[in-house]
Amino acid sequence: MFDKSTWIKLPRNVLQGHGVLDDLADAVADLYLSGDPLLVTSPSPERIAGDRVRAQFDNVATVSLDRASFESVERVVEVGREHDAGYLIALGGGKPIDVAKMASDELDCGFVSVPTAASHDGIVSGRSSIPEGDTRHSVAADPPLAVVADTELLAESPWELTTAGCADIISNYTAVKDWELAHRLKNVEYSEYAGALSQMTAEMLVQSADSIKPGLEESAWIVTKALVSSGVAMSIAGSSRPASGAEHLFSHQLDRIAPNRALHGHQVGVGSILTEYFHSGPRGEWQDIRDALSTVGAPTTANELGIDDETVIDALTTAHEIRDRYTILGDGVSEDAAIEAATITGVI
Ligand SMILES: NC(=O)C1=CN([C@@H]2O[C@H](COP(=O)(O)OP(=O)(O)OC[C@H]3O[C@@H](n4cnc5c(N)ncnc54)[C@H](OP(=O)(O)O)[C@@H]3O)[C@@H](O)[C@H]2O)C=CC1
Ligand SMILES: O=C(CO)COP(=O)(O)O
Ligand SMILES: [Zn+2]
Repeated sequence: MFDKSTWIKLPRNVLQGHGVLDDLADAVADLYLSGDPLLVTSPSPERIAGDRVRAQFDNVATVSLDRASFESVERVVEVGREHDAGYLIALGGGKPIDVAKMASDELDCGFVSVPTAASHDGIVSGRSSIPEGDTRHSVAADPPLAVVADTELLAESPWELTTAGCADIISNYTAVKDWELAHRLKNVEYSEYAGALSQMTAEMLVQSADSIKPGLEESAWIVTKALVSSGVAMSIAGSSRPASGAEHLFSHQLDRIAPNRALHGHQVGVGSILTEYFHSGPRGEWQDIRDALSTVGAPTTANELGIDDETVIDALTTAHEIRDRYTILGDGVSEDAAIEAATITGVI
């Protein structure tokens, strides 16, 4: 008997381009949602675009969050119930988008993602990452019903947020290699389609790397397109596997032992140089990854991340403990091997 089945959840409307923020209400109307929206945002996005969002709806409540936490999720759920919200609009970077993603799951309603930073592919995906104490929970949720990415707004955001988004995409190279490895060695389910899409997304971004420059709206266009495509790959896979391998484990471990030092995308980029070295050796493709990161202006060394060498080695030797996800790190790399990899690649 044929017993395969799949359920792929994708955003229904994706608007990307100059000034599309003003089409938000039209994009929402096209979803046939009922009820009023609750706007979930954080201080800077609220200041930059809160009024432009509210001007498009008759009755909209607002919650502004200082940080991503389970308390913030509960606060949004509470306000959502109080206002009988029909859906959530998440305006901002990963912080309000992740919180809205989780809260909409609890409220059993949809959410629309309006990114003001092209900082990582979580702005489009169905995964939420919420810090708690010295750890971080990566939770499966539904992806946004729609994404409205205004490139004019994104181009005006701090440049390092955009280079972080680029690096998150470049890291797809090693994430896919880890996924293929886990498939070969551990029989982990693998989707050729999601793997190819994720890899192609990284390749296309690298091919356009010379056009990714501060002050160019074209840059925001290229990066957002890649983030959407990477989010779709994760939706097809039904997991973050196409975009999260050992380089993400390394970054999650850095978040635990050296929190808030560097942006997620920048950490996974440096992680990708190191894990590519483990995949293909001293003459392997780690130099291509380093050069691509360097071309878009993302960090390639511990020093550029603002993290000391010992912490990088500590994170690299313990990253495999983060979660039950088989990668090139196997059951852990030795300190000597980690120091050699980080030294040869120039990370330390
Ligand atoms: N779901 C997933 O797969 C992933 C989720 N994450 C999560 O995402 C968060 C990190 O993402 P990130 O986007 O950096 O988070 P933030 O939402 O914290 O945004 C980063 C910073 O940029 C500011 N900002 C956002 N947009 C603009 C703008 N247009 N102009 C000026 N400043 C702006 C924010 O200001 P302010 O503080 O005032 O809001 C904040 O200080 C973490 O909570 C992390 O856990 C990370 C990776 C993957
Ligand atoms: O950051 C991600 C993909 O780029 C999400 O990955 P995680 O599942 O490791 O949180
Ligand atoms: Zn990521």
